[in-house]
Amino acid sequence: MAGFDLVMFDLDGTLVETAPEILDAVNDALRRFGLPEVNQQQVDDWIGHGTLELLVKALAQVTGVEAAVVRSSALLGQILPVYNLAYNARCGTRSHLYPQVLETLVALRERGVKLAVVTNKEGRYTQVVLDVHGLTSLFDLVISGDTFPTKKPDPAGVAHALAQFGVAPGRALFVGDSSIDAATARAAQVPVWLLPYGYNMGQNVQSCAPDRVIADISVLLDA
Ligand SMILES: O=C(O)COP(=O)(O)O
Repeated sequence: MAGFDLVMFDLDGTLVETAPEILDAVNDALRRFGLPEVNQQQVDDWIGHGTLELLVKALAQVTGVEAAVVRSSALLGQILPVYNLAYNARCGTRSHLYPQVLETLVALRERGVKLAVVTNKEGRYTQVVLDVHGLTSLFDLVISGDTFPTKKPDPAGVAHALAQFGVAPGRALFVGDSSIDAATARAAQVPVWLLPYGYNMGQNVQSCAPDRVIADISVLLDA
């Protein structure tokens, strides 16, 4: 690829459609605690700040307690291990790679482009998603939401990837699906392309003013 030496990808909504099985895992956990279920639309709109934060939002919704209070509640501590088990059991059951993902990643690697994942998903969930979809060996670097003290839109993960591979921001690209990804890339002065099919909290990706909106990631092969 002439234009980029490093491409950083968001995970949920960019490489893998994960929302259906996240919904299943959340509802598995809620049911175990006798709580009402949430729906797919809610889960789609809560994706972006991490899988743990999504559980916090779900608990806030079904209990009527503010998210800030849920975050430090005993209930969260009790439900979290159940949710982790449920997520592990559900992972791969209703998630799938978006079209062209595998082929494009393989082709980029063959061209010598460095590939990274920069996701807000916590590492333990990131790993199962990458493993179950056969993606782990395709990435030179994986940065999860809990890798550093801050997560996207803080540019620390992107800055780390640039430094690790010695790539200038203008020779890198961030590919994502949300305003969080756009803000992260901008903060690191890296160009950003967005996909329209992911999770952007109900907003059109054009409103994030990306450098490009692309139909699928195979467009990278012509860049
Ligand atoms: O898990 C999330 O909420 C977000 O994950 P993403 O950063 O890969 O979109």
